[in-house]
Amino acid sequence: MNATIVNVSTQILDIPTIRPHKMSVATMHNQCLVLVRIKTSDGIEGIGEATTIGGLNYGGESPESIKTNIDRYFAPLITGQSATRLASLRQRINKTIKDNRFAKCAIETALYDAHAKRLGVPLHALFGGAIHDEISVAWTLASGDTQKDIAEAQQMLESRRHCIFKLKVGMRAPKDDLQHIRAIKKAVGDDVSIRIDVNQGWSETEALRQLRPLADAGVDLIEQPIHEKNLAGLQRLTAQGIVPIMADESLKGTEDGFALASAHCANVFAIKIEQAGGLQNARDLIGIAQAADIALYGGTMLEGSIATIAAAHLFSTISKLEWGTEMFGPLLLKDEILATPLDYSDFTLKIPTGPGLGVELDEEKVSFYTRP
Ligand SMILES: O=C(O)C[C@H]1C=CC(=O)O1
Ligand SMILES: [Mn+2]
Repeated sequence: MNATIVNVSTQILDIPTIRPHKMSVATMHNQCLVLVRIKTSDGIEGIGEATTIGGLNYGGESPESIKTNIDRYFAPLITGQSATRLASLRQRINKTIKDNRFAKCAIETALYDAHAKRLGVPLHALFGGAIHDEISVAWTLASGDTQKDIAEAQQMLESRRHCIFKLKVGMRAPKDDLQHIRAIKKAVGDDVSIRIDVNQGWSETEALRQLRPLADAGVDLIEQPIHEKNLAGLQRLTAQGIVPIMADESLKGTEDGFALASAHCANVFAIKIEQAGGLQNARDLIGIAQAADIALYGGTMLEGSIATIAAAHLFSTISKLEWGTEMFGPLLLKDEILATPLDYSDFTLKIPTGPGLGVELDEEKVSFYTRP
């Protein structure tokens, strides 16, 4: 088994969303998927994917920078190298390329997909094998309109697709956000978990003032209420013990994870494979959380089917994801690029059983959405 990498190629797909997705950082009308294909000398093709949120609104990488940097820097660096030595490829990339976590994630996903296909096993086998055949999936209500969000939640509950909802807040005045949250909670009832994501939209003082009213409104979890760099502030909010605090944007890799865990700046970590810099880094971050008794949540960068299922494979190997996942990205898109869509049913996403990621691209759809 000594296959080498013979080709790395990228393409950007622009796919409209089913409705505007309104967050404090951006309103999305479409999502750009950067697809990465890695071909190896034994005739295998591995697929990876990177997304960002609203171009450069969320972080330092854009779909265009990811494509350019993969074409110009990653591809020549790994072409000709052994495709089976994943750890050594990772070391080679990290030695030469700083940052670029989203691009690294897409490349690593394609390499894992190819290697698992080569071994004839599902990707999760490379992380010790699935413990769970399905993972729970929350939905984000972010239409920007309370009544529309309520109708959407009710439809999700009736169709048994989602029974956990994350509300995007932080763009309206805090008192208006509270009204919005209360109305949704009242409509869906006590058995439905409501969490909020502020995407750093509040100052620490605003966040402090919101904790008690949010607890009274029935909010179960507050995600990234304040600036990602204000770790001491996150620590103070967590120490209040009023509503659990989840870190998202603050968690950009294992060093951040260690800093947050050692000072207990959060009760929960949102694990995102892209933000972590790839599947292996995300696994390392999970280990840090577990050692520090910090609970886990499977987060998304509003990814398409490829990155979503890659993350799901990893999450299926984790004994306890106390807060479930939000691997709903493909459902926010108007169209499907897989030959067979991912299986979302009974409030869960099923983990595929075929080799590699266990999914197949619909190449006609991929060509249709590829940016010229
Ligand atoms: O968590 C984020 O900040 C980004 C993303 C995840 C779900 C969603 O609606 O937005
Ligand atoms: Mn978030």
